[in-house]
Amino acid sequence: MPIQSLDITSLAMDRGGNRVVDQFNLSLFPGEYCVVLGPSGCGKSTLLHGIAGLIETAEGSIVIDGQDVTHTAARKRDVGLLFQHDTMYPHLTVEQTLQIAVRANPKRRLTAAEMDQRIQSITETMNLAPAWLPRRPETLSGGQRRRVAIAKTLIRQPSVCLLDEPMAAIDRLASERLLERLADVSKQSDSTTFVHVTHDGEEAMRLADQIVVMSGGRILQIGSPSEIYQSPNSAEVALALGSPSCNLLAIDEVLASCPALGEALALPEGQPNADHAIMLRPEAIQLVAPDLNQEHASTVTESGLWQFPVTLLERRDLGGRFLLRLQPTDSENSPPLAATVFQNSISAEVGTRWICQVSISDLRIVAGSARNSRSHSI
Ligand SMILES: Nc1ncnc2c1ncn2[C@@H]1O[C@H](COP(=O)(O)OP(=O)(O)OP(=O)(O)O)[C@@H](O)[C@H]1O
Repeated sequence: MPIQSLDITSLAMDRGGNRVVDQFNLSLFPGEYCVVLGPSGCGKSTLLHGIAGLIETAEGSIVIDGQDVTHTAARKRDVGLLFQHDTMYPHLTVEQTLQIAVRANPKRRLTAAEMDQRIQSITETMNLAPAWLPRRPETLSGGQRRRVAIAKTLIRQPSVCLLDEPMAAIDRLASERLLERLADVSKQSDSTTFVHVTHDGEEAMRLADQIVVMSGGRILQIGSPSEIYQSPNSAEVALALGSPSCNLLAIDEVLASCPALGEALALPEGQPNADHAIMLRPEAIQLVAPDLNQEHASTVTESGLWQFPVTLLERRDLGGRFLLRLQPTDSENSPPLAATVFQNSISAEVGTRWICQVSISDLRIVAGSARNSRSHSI
């Protein structure tokens, strides 16, 4: 079993006299790509600055490659940090910036030939044009500068590479390319461990081996992208991933229109239903047939499908698929549901009634009230 490259135990960190990271535990092996996902202000940057040694920890320990660095100076930690905002010297060229970054590695001094080879390699990996090397960072576009800043972080070949919102302020196409680059870099590197922070769930799904969902300084859940997406442990985690975001249904409202679902679902034992919700992803809903006689009621079929009638309130063309807003007709007080369906699979007109179906295996009970989550409007 290889030794963990990063092992954080019970970490707590304070800013401005307040605890902003608390009870944080994370263990990563060499080469793992971890994305910390959370809303603005939840403590993501503070966490990275703590790992890098730029802010003192209040409690807990940080171990890198088996060495406790909790109180080690930042320059002596084998860590690279990409700051949220560019921090490149304006008077240096891109090439000089990369050279200084390599020299900052305390592990080993490189010969001139090795240095050139390292710069050439990172230039290719991050797709930096050779013509940029003699230029100063301010003469590059925001997206180009961000790539140079990432190259500067990676070129040291640190044991732990910390990336703070690497896609910030980059247009969609440039960030698509950058995501691909980062995915390639992490696949090629089995010695560098990545911790990447973002509030973008799609970015997390695209890159991560492990996702840490964070809120208010604490970890809500850790797991692979599919674990977090398919089996979130709370409504808050469920809402962190997926676009459009998931539907959260009030259990008692659903059971009032379809009591048979109560037997099919593993309902929370010994706790009020109101403290939980049923999570339903928009792509799990299918429109199966028009409800021509308007007399179809909610049922559970023998093959494990929940079928229920809806009125189509709204339909939006997303290009290749439709986003629908559906009002359950036998639960009129429930908020509308969001569904995504392939464009060629429906011809439904707004205002018509349909029978929907969902596989019961796609329903998840999650902690948290459906009432506190926003209802869907498109
Ligand atoms: N220098 C500081 N002094 C006092 N409080 C601070 C300082 N820096 C950050 N904070 C507070 O610490 C908390 C966590 O901030 P942090 O920057 O780590 O969050 P974040 O998740 O990275 O946010 P964002 O996604 O907006 O960058 C916030 O409440 C913030 O206001």
